This record gives sequence, C-alpha cells and structure tokens, in this order.
Amino acid sequence: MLQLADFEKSYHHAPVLHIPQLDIGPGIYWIKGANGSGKSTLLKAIAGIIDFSGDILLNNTSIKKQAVDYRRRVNFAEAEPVFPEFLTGSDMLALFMTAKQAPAGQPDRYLESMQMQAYLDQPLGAYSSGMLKKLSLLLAFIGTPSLILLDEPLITLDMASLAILYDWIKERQQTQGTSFLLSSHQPLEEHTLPISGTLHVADKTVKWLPG
Ligand SMILES: Nc1ncnc2c1ncn2[C@@H]1O[C@H](COP(=O)(O)OP(=O)(O)OP(=O)(O)O)[C@@H](O)[C@H]1O
Repeated sequence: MLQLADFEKSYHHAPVLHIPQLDIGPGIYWIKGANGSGKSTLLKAIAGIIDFSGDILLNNTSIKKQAVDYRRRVNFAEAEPVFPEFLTGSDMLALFMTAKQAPAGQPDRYLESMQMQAYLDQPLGAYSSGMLKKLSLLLAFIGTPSLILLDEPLITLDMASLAILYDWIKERQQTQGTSFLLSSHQPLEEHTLPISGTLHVADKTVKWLPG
C-alpha cells in the first residue's frame, strides 16, 4: 500500500529522518515515538505538504511523478488544526466537498454522530479546541481517499467522541478498504481498533513492528 524509498528529510540542513526503505500493506497503523522524534514530519511528508528527498508511493502512485493523482488519494488531519477564524464549519466543509469530489450527503452521518450540526454555521474563531478537532477529523474523512493520516487524533476529544472516531475508522476500513496512519502519545486501550502494526520513530529513522 505505502512505500518509502531513500526518504530523507532535514530542516535547515539538520537531518530529522532517514528511511532507506519502508513497505507496509493495507491496514491501520499507529505511529509511536518520543516528542520531537519526527512523527508529524513523517505524516506531513506522506500527506505531500512538506518537501523531502527520495520518493513515496501509494498503491504505486508516486508523490513526485504523479503529484496531483497522489494527493487526491491521501487525506490529512493536523494535530492542532488552524483554520481562518472568519469562516464557518459549513464553509470548510463545502470547500473540502468540492476539492475532494465527495458524494453528496457524505458528511451527514458523521455530523450527526458527533453532534456537530448545532455549531456548524458558527465562525471558526468561536470554536473550542475540541470542536475544531472534530471538524478537522471530519474533513479528513471527506471524499474517497485510499489513505487517511490523523496526527494525534486522540488529543482534546472527550471519551464519547473518541469511541465515535474509532467507529468511523473501523467502518471506513471495512467498507472501503481505507488505510490509516495514526500518531499518538497515549497508551491505547487494547482492542479498540484492529491494528496491523506500529511504526516506531526513533534515532532519526522508522521501524515497522507487526501487531
Ligand atoms: N518547521 C520546522 N523547522 C525546523 N525544525 C523543525 C520544524 N518542524 C519540526 N522540526 C524539528 O524536527 C524534529 C521532529 O519534529 P516533529 O514535529 O516531526 O516531531 P514529533 O515526533 O511529531 O513531535 P511531538 O511528539 O512533540 O509532536 C524536531 O527536532 C523539531 O524541532
């Protein structure tokens, strides 16, 4: 499903990650690592929003050689989303629906399950951090991506919302075969998600461990 080849990322000539080769199949993966190890950097590179050397392929589509096609297949939710304060949640949703060519009505059940309709038309400057997080997670489910990247999806969500997010992930994987990379600091409750493996980010590289 996802391949990284000769991947190198530096900030201002300081190397952060070097991954000679990484090849993972379809599934749901956790990305683990200490603060500053490079989890967000890895996710942003796979999302196609930061530059790096080497190549990343998603189902044989290269981020470098087929950039538009690649980006259409990947959705990303940032750890701490920042949106223009004067726009509303509905504005953001309409934008993503168009950009991701989403089927009409796709957000409805997501909005309902997280009970977001009540504040969707408020300006984003008036959202709490949890409300912003839910919106950013919802936007990552818009369209029909093959891979959804969620950076720290568990932070700022209350327990009820966490259970709903786990249901979204499981349902999407089961019905559409969507793969997920999820970064987290928290130790997870066992059996919440059918995890295929863990990517450990340490010593400026990434190691894959099954289960
Ligand atoms: N824009 C940037 N400019 C310079 N250095 C950066 C930049 N972004 C990240 N770094 C550095 O790259 C390294 C990896 O950062 P990254 O945010 O990817 O780590 P992380 O594992 O996601 O951390 P955390 O768990 O604290 O969120 C850190 O040393 C950080 O200081």
